[in-house]
Amino acid sequence: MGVEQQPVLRIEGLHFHFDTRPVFSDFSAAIEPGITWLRGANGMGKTTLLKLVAGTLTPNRGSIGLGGIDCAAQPLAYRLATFYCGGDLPDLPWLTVQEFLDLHLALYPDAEARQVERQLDAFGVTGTLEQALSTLSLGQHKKVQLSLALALPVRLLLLDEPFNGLDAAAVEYLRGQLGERGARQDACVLLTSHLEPLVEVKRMLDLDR
Ligand SMILES: Nc1ncnc2c1ncn2[C@@H]1O[C@H](COP(=O)(O)OP(=O)(O)OP(=O)(O)O)[C@@H](O)[C@H]1O
Repeated sequence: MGVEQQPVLRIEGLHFHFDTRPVFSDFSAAIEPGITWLRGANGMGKTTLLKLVAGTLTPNRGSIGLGGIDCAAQPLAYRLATFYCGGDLPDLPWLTVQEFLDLHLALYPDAEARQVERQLDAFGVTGTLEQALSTLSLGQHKKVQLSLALALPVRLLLLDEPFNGLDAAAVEYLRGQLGERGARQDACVLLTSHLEPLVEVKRMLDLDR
């Protein structure tokens, strides 16, 4: 299958369990460009689904593909097209913010450093570049991750509670950025939020149903 101009995230027959705890059993969904709100009660599997779609967890069965690129069969191409922005500290918390950003810029060869700088500036966290990641506040950490998320040339953004922990100015800025991205036909955004998201969404994927 060729690469789709308007990428659709296709999840088919997904099964996933942690040890003995089943989380997904024959779950399927098709997610089109624009913003999709992934909702569900605590523990229903929202973060797990984002990590499966990001390729950081592996399904026990089923397939995940984005715009004709299969996550399991073409892992490098798939990962270049996606970015997961969660709440966890990365595995290397002693890295400085600059080192963390450089690492990602190396992983995404089409990314432009000046786009990341522009986002860091807009979020007001340029001053943290020499700090270790482990020393950032919750909100600063979120802003650094969002700066990357918004700057990378990916077709699928996976955002876990993107507005949590942000100050009012950052919430406004993020609303504007996501609003623009949500209008694009070449990009999908899947975001979780317990409350109604502060940005217009095209559709909802409800894990409670
Ligand atoms: N590493 C893990 N090992 C075992 N079970 C896990 C692990 N991570 C999550 N779970 C379990 O998997 C289920 C789904 O968790 P997940 O974090 O995806 O839910 P969620 O919908 O994002 O919840 P919340 O709204 O509370 O953030 C829960 O029952 C949780 O206890």
